[in-house]
Amino acid sequence: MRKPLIAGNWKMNLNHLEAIALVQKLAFALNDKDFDKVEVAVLPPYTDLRSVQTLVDGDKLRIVYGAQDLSQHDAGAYTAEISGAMLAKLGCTYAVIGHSERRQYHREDDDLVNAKVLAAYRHSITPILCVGEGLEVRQAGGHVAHTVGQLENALRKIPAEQAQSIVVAYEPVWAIGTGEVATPEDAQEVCAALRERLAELYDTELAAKVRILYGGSVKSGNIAGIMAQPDVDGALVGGASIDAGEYVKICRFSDVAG
Ligand SMILES: O=C(CO)COP(=O)(O)O
Repeated sequence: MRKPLIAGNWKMNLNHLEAIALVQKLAFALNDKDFDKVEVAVLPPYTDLRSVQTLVDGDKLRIVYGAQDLSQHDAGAYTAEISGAMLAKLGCTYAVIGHSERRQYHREDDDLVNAKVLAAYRHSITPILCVGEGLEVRQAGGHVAHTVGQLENALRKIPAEQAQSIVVAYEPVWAIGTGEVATPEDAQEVCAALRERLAELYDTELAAKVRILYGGSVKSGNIAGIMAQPDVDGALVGGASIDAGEYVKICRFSDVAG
């Protein structure tokens, strides 16, 4: 059985003091019953990671955390880059790789995304690999081919022992930060196709293990429908993840405060 994962991509929001306050609020509201049902992750900016680590370790919280990116290099003269080794040392479980904002604003292509997936595995960090089509591709009906192609390219030279732990996030670019959420059926169509391609690239057993998330304008009001889809195993949440009350409801797959 795949344990659902709700991961909060804070993007470039919250300094380290605000990060501590938010994680404390989440820890206060969520209980063991919640954590038994769902894995809850936060993905703060790099500058917050040490503070989040200290809090999580000190209070033995069940919240896990990771970074929003990493370098494809392990060390050296790469000014301002952050290596997988550094993230591993800070206790990061995850690193987001290939987010559409990185692809769009920093010209990250499939080759770089693949190199970053390889780098993450070198340091035992689990990639949250983002894939998804833009509006024009969707309108032309090419969304499945485009997204599955991104997956295939990102997994080049990744053996099954590693690929089995990957998290894939389907994030249609037109649904990110727009309030334009994909319908649960849209999400299911692409997530099912991604799983099918994983079965072709590896085998059905591996494909059945991999968690595939949906991301794009996820809120407490639409999470239940998304989670009801058989091939959707959680959500990568942007804007709503920096609002503690809203994020807690999303972690419970419900817009009802519990
Ligand atoms: O990009 C996203 C998560 O990585 C989604 O962002 P929003 O939830 O703000 O649409």
